Amino acid sequence: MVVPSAVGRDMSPESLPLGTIPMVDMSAPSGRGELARRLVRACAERGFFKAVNHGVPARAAARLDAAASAFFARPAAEKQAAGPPDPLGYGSRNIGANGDAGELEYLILHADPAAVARKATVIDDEDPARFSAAVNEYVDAVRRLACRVLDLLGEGLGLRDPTSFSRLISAVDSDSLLRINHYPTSAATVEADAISKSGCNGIGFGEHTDPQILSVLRANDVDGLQVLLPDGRRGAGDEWVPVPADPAAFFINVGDLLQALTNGRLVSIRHRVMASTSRPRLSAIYFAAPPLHARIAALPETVTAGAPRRYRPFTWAEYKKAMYAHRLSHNRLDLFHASGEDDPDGTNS
Ligand SMILES: C=C1C[C@]23C[C@@]1(O)CC[C@H]2[C@@]12CC[C@H](O)[C@@](C)(C(=O)O1)[C@H]2[C@@H]3C(=O)O
Ligand SMILES: O=C(O)CCC(=O)C(=O)O
Ligand SMILES: [Fe+2]
Repeated sequence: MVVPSAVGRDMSPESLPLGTIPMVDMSAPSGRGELARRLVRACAERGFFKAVNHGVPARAAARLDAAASAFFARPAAEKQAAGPPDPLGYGSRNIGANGDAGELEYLILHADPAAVARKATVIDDEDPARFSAAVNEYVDAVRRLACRVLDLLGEGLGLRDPTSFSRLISAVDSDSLLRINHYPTSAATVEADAISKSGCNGIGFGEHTDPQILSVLRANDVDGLQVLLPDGRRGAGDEWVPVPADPAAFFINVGDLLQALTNGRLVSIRHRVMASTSRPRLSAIYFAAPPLHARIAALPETVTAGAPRRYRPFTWAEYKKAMYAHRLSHNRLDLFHASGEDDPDGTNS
């Protein structure tokens, strides 16, 4: 059952009302320490929050939207030139390589400016530099926001080095991505029989957790995003809660790696997108990731007698291999459970 939408007012330090989505004012009206505590509570109890007064210029978002909309408005054959998603590039309906499908088309770009420039030549053949500039400006701004959130989380968690998380995503060889999703109106794009053949059944983007460290999402004014509350894992009492659209805000969620780095203290939340029947939804998600060789292990401060190590150490490359081998809805972190017998890639490595 879907419960009524609920986005809380800026959180009081005392409570997070059940079923609500925390809202955090990033301008820190109550001071940095209080902001850090609020972020930790939001990411520990929900794994998800709405960030307002975030400091990302509206102009950067508008430029990205314009560049993305121009691309998605091109004829299908021209868009296919930027695909297939291998896993980067243009894709339509198919998500990943393991049989998942959704009512959307998308672009997945590596966030590195050199990679953006290479892909821009097929995305905007008239003026690739214009496309690259829009993406680079946007990525720069959202990376800064992600680093700020991660540093505050490091402080709020009392880490010896509060920059431990942000250093991973700001490394020059970070593996971060930008994904731009376009959900056309169901009626306008897909014949009824095509919908049933595709198996999408009203799902824009099926339920999943994001594998990386932190995801920073912005969308236009069309609803569709839902989060599984209260704890982001399947089980009795969890409910899909709609997240009302707000193009002026960012929606930020904890990824699997941040859950592993904090030994489960911060939770990677399950979310999905329902297909729109009225207007097209356009969203852009920055997936902040470490370099491929980065070793992901719970930080010592998060491992205690009462909270023993939950996941075995792994590299991001190892995690990615397991992630691409599984379906969208798979609980990938379970494959790396410290006491688990599972062998994520079947090699007993
Ligand atoms: C089915 C899949 C698509 C995905 C790779 C995967 O095998 C499992 C994780 C999926 C996901 C979800 C969050 C992001 O949108 C994404 C880019 C990512 O890093 O993991 C997608 C992957 C994808 O679409 O390639
Ligand atoms: O498009 C959206 O609003 C969210 C999609 C999503 O969760 C993803 O791409 O990982
Ligand atoms: Fe996601």
